[in-house]
Amino acid sequence: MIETSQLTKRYGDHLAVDDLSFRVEPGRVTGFLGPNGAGKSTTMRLITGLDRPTSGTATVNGRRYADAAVPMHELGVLLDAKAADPARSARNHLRALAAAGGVPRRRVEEVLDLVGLTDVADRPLGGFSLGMGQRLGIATALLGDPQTVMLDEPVNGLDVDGIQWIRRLLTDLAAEGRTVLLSSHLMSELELVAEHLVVIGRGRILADTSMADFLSGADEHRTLVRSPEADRLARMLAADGVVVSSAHDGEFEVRGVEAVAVGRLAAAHGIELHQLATRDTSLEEAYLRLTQDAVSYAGHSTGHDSGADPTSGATSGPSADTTTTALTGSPA
Ligand SMILES: Nc1ncnc2c1ncn2[C@@H]1O[C@H](COP(=O)(O)OP(=O)(O)OP(=O)(O)O)[C@@H](O)[C@H]1O
Repeated sequence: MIETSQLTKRYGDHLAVDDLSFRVEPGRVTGFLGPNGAGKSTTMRLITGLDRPTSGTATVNGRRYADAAVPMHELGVLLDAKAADPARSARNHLRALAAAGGVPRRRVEEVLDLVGLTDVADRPLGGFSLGMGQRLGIATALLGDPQTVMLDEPVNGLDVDGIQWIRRLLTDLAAEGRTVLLSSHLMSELELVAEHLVVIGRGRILADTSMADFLSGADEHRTLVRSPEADRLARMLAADGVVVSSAHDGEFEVRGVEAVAVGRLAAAHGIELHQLATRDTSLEEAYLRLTQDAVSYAGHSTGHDSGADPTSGATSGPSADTTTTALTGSPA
C-alpha cells in the first residue's frame, strides 16, 4: 500500500505537488495519470524519498520508504530506465544491485528470465535498445520481490509483444496481492490494465476512483446511426430535443438517448437503418474532458486548440466533441 497525506512539494514559487492525499491499495493495478507537468514524477520521487516534501507525508506499506528494513522488498521502482552504466552487462548490473540490497544472487537469474533478457544478459548495456533497457528497468524494480511496485511510463519503447507481456505481468502482480502504481500517457493501455485511477492536474487530485466509475461518469449514451434517410431522422430527433451531430455521408451521432429509442423512432416512420451502434466512452475521452482546464503545456493545432496534451500520445481527442453540433429544438 502507498499512502500520501497532504503531500506538498514547492520548487521556489512553483507548487509542483499541492496537498495530495490518496491511497494506492494492494491487489489491483492503479493508474496514475495527468497532463505533462502535473506532478506525477515529483510525487513518485517523494514516495521513494529521492526528494523531500515541503510538507505532508508519503508512506509505503505503512512507513516512510527511507525507514524500511529491506527497502528493495518493500518497493520496486522504475523511474528512469536508462540509469545504468553502459559498459556493464545486465547480469552484472543486477548482481551489483542485488548485493547492495541484500537480495540473493539467484534472484538475478529469476528476474532476467521473467523479463526475457536471459539470452542477452552478458551484453553491455550500451548496446541495449530502448525496449531492452525498459525490460532491464522492470527487472531492477522486481529484483527485491517487492510488495509494492511503482512504475513510471513502463510501456515506453516496448513493441507489441512487450506491451502484452507487461500487461500480463502487472495483472499477475496485482493478482498476487501486491500494490501496483503505474503512470502512463498511453490511455488505451491504461484502460486495459488499471482497475483504479488517480488523476492529478497542476499538482492536485482531480479524480480518485475506479476505472468503471470514471468511464461511466463521463458516459452519455452515444450512438452512431447510419441510414439512407440520415438527414430526415436527424431532424426528427433534433425536433424531440435530442443532441445530434449534423448528418454527413448518411451517418450521424446521437447523444443522451439510448439506441433503442432511435430504432423505435426510425421504425415508427418507416425509416431504413443500416447501422445503430452504441459507443462506449474511452478513457482518453473521459480523461481529456476532466483535464481540459489542468493542462500546463497545451499545444496549438493549426485550426484551434483541442486542449489535448501535445506530447502525451493522447493526441487524437474526442472527435465527436469537436464536431458535434447541438441541433436541439422544441418538441414537434
Ligand atoms: N527539480 C525541480 N526543480 C524545479 N521544478 C521542478 C523540478 N522537478 C519538477 N519541477 C516542476 O514541477 C512540475 C511537475 O513536474 P513533474 O515532472 O512531476 O510532472 P509530470 O506530471 O511527471 O510530467 P510529465 O508527464 O511531463 O512527466 C513541473 O512544472 C516541473 O517543471
